[in-house]
Amino acid sequence: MIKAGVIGATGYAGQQLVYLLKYHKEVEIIFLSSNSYSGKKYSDVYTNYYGIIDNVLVSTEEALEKYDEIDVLFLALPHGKSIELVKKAVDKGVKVIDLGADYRLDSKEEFEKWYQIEHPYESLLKESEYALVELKDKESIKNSKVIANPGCYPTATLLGIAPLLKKKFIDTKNIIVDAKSGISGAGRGIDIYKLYCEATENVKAYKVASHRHTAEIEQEMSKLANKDIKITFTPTLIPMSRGILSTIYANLKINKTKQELLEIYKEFYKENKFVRIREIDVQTKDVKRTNYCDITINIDNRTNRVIITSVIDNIVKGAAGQAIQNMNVLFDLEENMGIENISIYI
Ligand SMILES: NC(=O)C1=CN([C@@H]2O[C@H](COP(=O)(O)OP(=O)(O)OC[C@H]3O[C@@H](n4cnc5c(N)ncnc54)[C@H](OP(=O)(O)O)[C@@H]3O)[C@@H](O)[C@H]2O)C=CC1
Ligand SMILES: CC(=O)N[C@@H](CCC(=O)OP(=O)(O)O)C(=O)O
Repeated sequence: MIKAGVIGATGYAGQQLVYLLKYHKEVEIIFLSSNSYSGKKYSDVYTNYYGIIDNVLVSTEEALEKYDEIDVLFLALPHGKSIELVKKAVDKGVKVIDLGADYRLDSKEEFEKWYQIEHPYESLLKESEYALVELKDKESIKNSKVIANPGCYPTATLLGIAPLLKKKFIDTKNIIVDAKSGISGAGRGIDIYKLYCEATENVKAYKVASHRHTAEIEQEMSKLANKDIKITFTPTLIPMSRGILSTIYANLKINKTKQELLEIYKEFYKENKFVRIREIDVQTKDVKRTNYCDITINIDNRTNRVIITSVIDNIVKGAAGQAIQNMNVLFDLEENMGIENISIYI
């Protein structure tokens, strides 16, 4: 059994992770950590787990004392809060899967510019593996000490555009990403804009031309295309709890039909069960609470522009499900173990 600890177990990403770990047949939960609720039972915070997950929450300090008892540490904390905890775990030889952004960017300068937080561990930042399983070499995930779980918007977007970048089918100078997210993407913390009266019947574009995921998306797109890429990225908050739909626009450099591109995508992802290339309009309903990413492509023949739409559940494929997928790869388990469920339509 893999012995796992979770720091940040009480957030939205954390609670989804705890759920998946609880039902994973190769995992034993050693500790769940929260500072606000330490000393309370997990089922006091999330009452749905009454009689099922009654572990007493430990503080971050107490969790540190338990690093010797675990094989893998998951962190699901706000930006900047994992930097030190990850370093301490690595120093003790514990494998780390960080759901946050602290080890996703390759460069200290880029991290500090986009996050306005100092990062003292430049070499660990460089060593960490940006682990979008479908696009990475599984051996390097297995060998890495720190797995940086990709962000939610980047996951949907990179899976959506990767085949076109790899095959050099598009002009990389004017890629536009327009992505919509449910409100759980912003976490469980209290903010006025998340209140029901503020968020319902409202659609809001935010951090236009300045969202921190721009750096993450550009970094990984540039690696896929083997050249420097800059994008226009607009995230939008929509009044639903879960789900992301990313729409990606680019100019085609080649002549292909929609059907031909769909076949190329199917071939590209043929080994990857969680990416489904669809011939219908994709919708978040089909991937809700699942680890699937559904993608479709259309071509606007008047402009020769390709339009890709990609949907995920932000908390599962965009966070906790993908973290389990990474754990499965890390420990040489079946990649789909514990995350094979499908959505229920209503
Ligand atoms: N929500 C989503 O869709 C996604 C989230 N993520 C990432 O997962 C991470 C968590 O996000 P999310 O679950 O949404 O956030 P939440 O705000 O819902 O949860 C944050 C968690 O961090 C803990 N926490 C807060 N401040 C501190 C601190 N100073 N020290 C230690 N623990 C702290 C909280 O615990 P407590 O208050 O109980 O101590 C809570 O468990 C983030 O990095 C986010 O980027 C990634 C992809 C998608
Ligand atoms: C709707 C919403 O607020 N979304 C978050 C992204 C959530 C996420 O998963 O990103 P990280 O893992 O990088 O934090 C945001 O825009 O910051």
